[in-house]
Amino acid sequence: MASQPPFKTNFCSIFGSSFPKQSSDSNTYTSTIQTGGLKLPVIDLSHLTSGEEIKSKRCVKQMVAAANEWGFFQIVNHGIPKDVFEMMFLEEKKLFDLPFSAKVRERFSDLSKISYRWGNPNATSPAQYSLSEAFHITLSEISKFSDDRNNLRTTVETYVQEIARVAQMICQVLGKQVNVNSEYFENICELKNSFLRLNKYHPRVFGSEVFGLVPHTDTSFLTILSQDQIGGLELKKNGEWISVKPSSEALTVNIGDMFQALSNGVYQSVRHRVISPANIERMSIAFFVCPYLETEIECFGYPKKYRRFSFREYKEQSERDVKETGDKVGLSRFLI
Ligand SMILES: O=C(O)CCC(=O)C(=O)O
Ligand SMILES: [Fe+2]
Repeated sequence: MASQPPFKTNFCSIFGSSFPKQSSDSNTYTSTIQTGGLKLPVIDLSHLTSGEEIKSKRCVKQMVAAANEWGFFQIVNHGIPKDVFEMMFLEEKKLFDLPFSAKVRERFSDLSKISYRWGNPNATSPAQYSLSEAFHITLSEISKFSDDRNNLRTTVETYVQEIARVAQMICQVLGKQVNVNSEYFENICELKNSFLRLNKYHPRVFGSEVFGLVPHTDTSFLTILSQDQIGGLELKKNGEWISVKPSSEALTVNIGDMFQALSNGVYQSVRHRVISPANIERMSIAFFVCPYLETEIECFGYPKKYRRFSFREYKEQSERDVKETGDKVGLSRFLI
């Protein structure tokens, strides 16, 4: 039984049968540039815990500069064992390999609280359609996976424990530099508020107008991405799309909307997108650090750029905007 969603049929039913022509030119995304001259900062996390003050201070400085200038950076020597990623990618593959009908079944009974998404039912133009599928796993619900998902549960638990430790450390380091006290993230970004998004990208079947994942910013405080070696992630810097080279040693970290608001715009939540791979599948795992729904987000810094809002208000507004326009408006709605 086929595991792949019926992208073509779905796309045609939304936009009619005239989907953009498949182009053989692999360089159709003309705005994309390689990182050649501009290099995404790579931060050696072991310097933070080395006990050597000079190294540690330099590391903090690099991270703050990256969050400010790029909104993105890569981390190496994060201390997470390789097999934690291998196991997680294996479980991810097993999930995506399920028959499509099982993935969309109304009550995905043996995978309660995992939501499955594909394409983009709200797309109003081909450029808003995503040629990918994703599982959202709410971490407060992992204990409820049924017993026949034991492997998935223990793998996710191990993975998030490791990744959350690194995420907390980065949040605290970046928070401290904008006067957010170290308990802030421990108190409001408990593991149960965070979630995982498992992404699978399919080889290009439409023209270059259709993305693997449409340009967006993340709603989280911080996102940590683990990806295979295929590549395709791009971020926007100075009006240009820049590709992020995958590395087996590095995790990619990006600032989300909540951290941009909290830092009063010092850290940037930068738009990013995924280009569909040419003739191969790609998988990634994103871990999103999120607060409680009722947490009020207030800027640290003066004059305040954004009005106070709750995470729930932000999410609901974003969901309404996506439904109405196919795209999230985001933080600009909350500017003072
Ligand atoms: O798969 C990627 O490279 C990026 C995923 C992403 O941006 C997301 O899940 O929000
Ligand atoms: Fe993202």
